[in-house]
Amino acid sequence: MGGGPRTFPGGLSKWQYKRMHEKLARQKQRGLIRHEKQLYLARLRSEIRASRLPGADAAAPPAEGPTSSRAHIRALADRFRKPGAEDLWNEDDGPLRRAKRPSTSIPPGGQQRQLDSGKPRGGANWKDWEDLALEQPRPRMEAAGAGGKGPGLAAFNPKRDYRTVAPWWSHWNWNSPSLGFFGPKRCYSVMSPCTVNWQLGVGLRPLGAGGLAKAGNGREEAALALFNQERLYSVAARRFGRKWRPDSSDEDEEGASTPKRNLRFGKFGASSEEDSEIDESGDTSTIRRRWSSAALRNCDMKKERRVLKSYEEESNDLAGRIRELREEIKNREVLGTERRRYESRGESLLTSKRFEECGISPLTVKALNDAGYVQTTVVQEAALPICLEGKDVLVKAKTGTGKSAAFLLPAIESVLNGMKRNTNHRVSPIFALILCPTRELAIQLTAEANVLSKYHEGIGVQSLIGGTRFKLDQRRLESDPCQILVATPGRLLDHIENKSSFSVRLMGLKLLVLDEADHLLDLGFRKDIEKIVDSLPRQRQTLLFSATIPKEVRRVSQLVLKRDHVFVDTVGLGAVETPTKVQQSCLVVPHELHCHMVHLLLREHIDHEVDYKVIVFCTTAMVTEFMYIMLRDLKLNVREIHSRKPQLYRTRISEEFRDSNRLILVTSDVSTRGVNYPDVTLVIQVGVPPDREHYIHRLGRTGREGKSGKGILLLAPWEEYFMNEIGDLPIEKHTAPDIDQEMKQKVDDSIKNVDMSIKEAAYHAWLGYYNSIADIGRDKTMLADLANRFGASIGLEKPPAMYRKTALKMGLKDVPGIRIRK
Ligand SMILES: Nc1ncnc2c1ncn2[C@@H]1O[C@H](COP(=O)(O)OP(=O)(O)OP(=O)(O)O)[C@@H](O)[C@H]1O
Repeated sequence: MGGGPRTFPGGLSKWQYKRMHEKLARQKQRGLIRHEKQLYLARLRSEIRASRLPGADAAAPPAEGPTSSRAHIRALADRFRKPGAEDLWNEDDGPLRRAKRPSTSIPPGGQQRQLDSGKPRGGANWKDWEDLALEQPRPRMEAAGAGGKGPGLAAFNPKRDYRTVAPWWSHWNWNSPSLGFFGPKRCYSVMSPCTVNWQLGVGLRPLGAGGLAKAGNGREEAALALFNQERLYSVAARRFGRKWRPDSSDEDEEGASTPKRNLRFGKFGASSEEDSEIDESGDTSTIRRRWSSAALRNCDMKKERRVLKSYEEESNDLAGRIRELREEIKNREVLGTERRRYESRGESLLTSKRFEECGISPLTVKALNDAGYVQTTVVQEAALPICLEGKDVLVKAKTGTGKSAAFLLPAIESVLNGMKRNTNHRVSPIFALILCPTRELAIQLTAEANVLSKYHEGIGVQSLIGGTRFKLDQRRLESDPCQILVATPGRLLDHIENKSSFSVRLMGLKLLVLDEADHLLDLGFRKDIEKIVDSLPRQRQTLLFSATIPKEVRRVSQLVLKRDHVFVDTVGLGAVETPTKVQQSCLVVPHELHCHMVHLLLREHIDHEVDYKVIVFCTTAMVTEFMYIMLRDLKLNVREIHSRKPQLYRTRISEEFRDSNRLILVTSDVSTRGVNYPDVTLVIQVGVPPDREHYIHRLGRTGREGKSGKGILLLAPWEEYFMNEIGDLPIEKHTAPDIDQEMKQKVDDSIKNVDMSIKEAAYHAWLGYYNSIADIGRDKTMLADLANRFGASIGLEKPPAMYRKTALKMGLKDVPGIRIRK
């Protein structure tokens, strides 16, 4: 064979073709076992249903006959202990064997049904689990003043109280028999892994080398109970929809018929800066859907029906959760000391460790010193040794704490190693690939990588981002050295799919980095990421970095990480995820006064802060445009960046804002993540952010490098529900300052000066954005009313008409208040 790339049917490369066949074979193999698992679950369900029938407790039969459901469940459970069913369990748990039953406990009130032989079993006792949860130490939540949120659970996930956020079933009687088995207060996203450990008697003690394998006799029962519990949760999740976050992430599971594209509504996006991500893929019909409760979710009528997660995947989740917990405990041990040191220093960014002690090349250390980096930051100190060891790592560290260098340095080292070994290539392979969600971030990381590798002859860093000419990219890649590539997923995929020589270069890849990993593994990007990962060699190191890593992302991260990856968390469970020196506040003001309030806040800030540097985040690109024009008319020193602007313009403004002060940047979510604008003094977020993670990342544009800053969230009264999502963060609610008549008049005049077409576009974009938010989007009449109020607040006398087709897609046809174009 000539050695050149061969193309297989469907335009697949040899490796893709091989992998496709391996995958199909695996799927086939799993078919049988899946069937049995389904049977098992069906039995469990019928058992639960039966238990909830009135008088079921009293009438509970012995149910030991050969055809009884309990016997069947037991038989099926036995089946899972046999060879071939191992994937149901975590393989690290050791061989399965019958364990002695732990001492029995009868659930109070008889509400908790036992699933095996009618005898009470510790492992299946929900109430016990909850009691155990309540007994566990809750290190930081009480201190943070959020102890009122589901006491025992708050410590483990203070962010989520799904029940209180839910708008329509929030008044559900949680103690009603139908939901009794869930207990009155639970934090479902983290309960299972924690409870399994408690149940096993391991609690939060450090695990020994054997981890869960040493956990004791009740392990098997506990695992079975956990499996059952998982099933119960997922049943409930399906029934009650999106608030069951862990289970709602199945939207994107294999085989799900939920396309991530072609959901855009006419000209105006359904979501804020889907814009940003749309551009990255170069596909203007793409929108990104989100996991948050404040996002387009299962309940939204625009979406295609969800396909339920297969039971096999769910059971894999179980194994994943156990692994996660084990890692968490391990990391808590490893990082506990460091974190304590970090906390005692009052969040000072730097540690005493110097870069020359980190085992990186002296030339890189020289470049670091030139850039003023002498000591490592906390995240660098924690992550560098593990990354340099060659392990897969998932890293969580607060915004602005130096994550970029923590992965760029290993990237440079892997290139140096790769170059030593591969001397016979005519065109050097790409040794390190860094993926990030936005163009601005890619440009920034490329610049930083160039600075850090400047003394290494022959190391080339290039970026591949949307908004530039494909052919030019291609030529640049071929002519200039490129061992480190920083790319946004859409454009990278274009190159992988359209240029076989590019795919060949990626075959030498040693290191893959996903910066803002939670976002890249989010639904809008995940398919692209899967395709990209599919075209990369399996023998590689993978690093995932972000300031926010929701539980579901931890699980999804298994897609790209090796099983034995390390989780480095410098934030800590239950700790506040935002920089401590950023003063956060929330103002609730009617929509009609939002523009006036933004103006007032800016004026006040400018008066107090000589070197002010402010970022104003708006919900969509068109609303950003409106806000920018209005503020410019008010003679404020403003700039704008959003996805509707050409890339060259975006880059220029981004650089200008980075290098200046006494400037206000009005922007959309293209600037939410990763971009490092030094010394931002204030971040204002106007309107409800798409989700909690967006809030944290936007806020993280200030208070970087341990500096202080301010963040203000401006909400309309009906948007206050969002406070439930971020209730654990130290946000103070303030009463809005009064706006005097003269100032109000000035703002009104400036609003009048904005072009009508911009206002109309802002109205449509606003409607699209809020329609994508499940909490409001489902009540279309209310949404139309609010949109019209927003329209009036920006000077529209009557709501602009929309295309019938768009209204239809948005579920707004025939909704009172929505005008349709004739
Ligand atoms: N070791 C160091 N010494 C001094 N400054 C550093 C060091 N590491 C990083 N910095 C500086 O800290 C700032 C924030 O770094 P960086 O942008 O990498 O943060 P991040 O954690 O990636 O933030 P985000 O979560 O927003 O992406 C930058 O200005 C960077 O120059």
